[in-house]
Amino acid sequence: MDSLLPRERSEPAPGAVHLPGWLSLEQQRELVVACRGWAAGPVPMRAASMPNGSMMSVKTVCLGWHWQPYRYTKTADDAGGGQVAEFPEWLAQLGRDAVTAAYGGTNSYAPDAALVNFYDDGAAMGMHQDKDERSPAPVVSLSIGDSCVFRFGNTETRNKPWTDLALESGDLFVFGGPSRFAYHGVLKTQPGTSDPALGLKGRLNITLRETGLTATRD
Ligand SMILES: O=C(O)CCC(=O)C(=O)O
Ligand SMILES: [Fe+2]
Repeated sequence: MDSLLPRERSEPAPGAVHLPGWLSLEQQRELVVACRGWAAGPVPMRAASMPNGSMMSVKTVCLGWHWQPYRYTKTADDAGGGQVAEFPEWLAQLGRDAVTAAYGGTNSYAPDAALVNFYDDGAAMGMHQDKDERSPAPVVSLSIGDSCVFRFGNTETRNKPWTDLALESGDLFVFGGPSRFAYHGVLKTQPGTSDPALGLKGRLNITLRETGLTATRD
């Protein structure tokens, strides 16, 4: 949604940077098309099952490494067993550009896994840490489509202190350094706020990560 006042860059915690409207509309449209392709296979987009048997309300497809609560594998053992799609170099470059936009300077960020999350009306994600990676490299988060209320907390507990912020279409959020393992979650999306020009109903979020894992030979 277009705000009356420009939304400003903010740093809700040390190492956590929100850059509103970082992606152009054209980049967002291209990412929607790419996500449609990834959602179609070779591994289907699916709601992951939690260890307690409940299903996430968010649907996910992965690139580079397949994630399921709480591990990474090269094959989608809980989603048909197929080989996870390749992580494209252009997406790694977008990740490096994002890290530069957040922290300045140059970087050698080399993300090798992406989680493509789709939120339909009513989907949400509870407070959690992204901690299945064996690398301290930042997480890059790109949001497209419906706005959401994103909660960014602290590294100690899933409770306060936290900051609630709106992630809107095109927004970049990077969390690294002292905030890399901070709890965070999506309280709710705001259905119907997606720009019709995107051709997307709902919300997409793409997180890029360095797993720090090495693939074993088949
Ligand atoms: O959808 C978001 O903004 C956050 C997604 C997330 O935290 C995750 O995939 O681990
Ligand atoms: Fe996360």
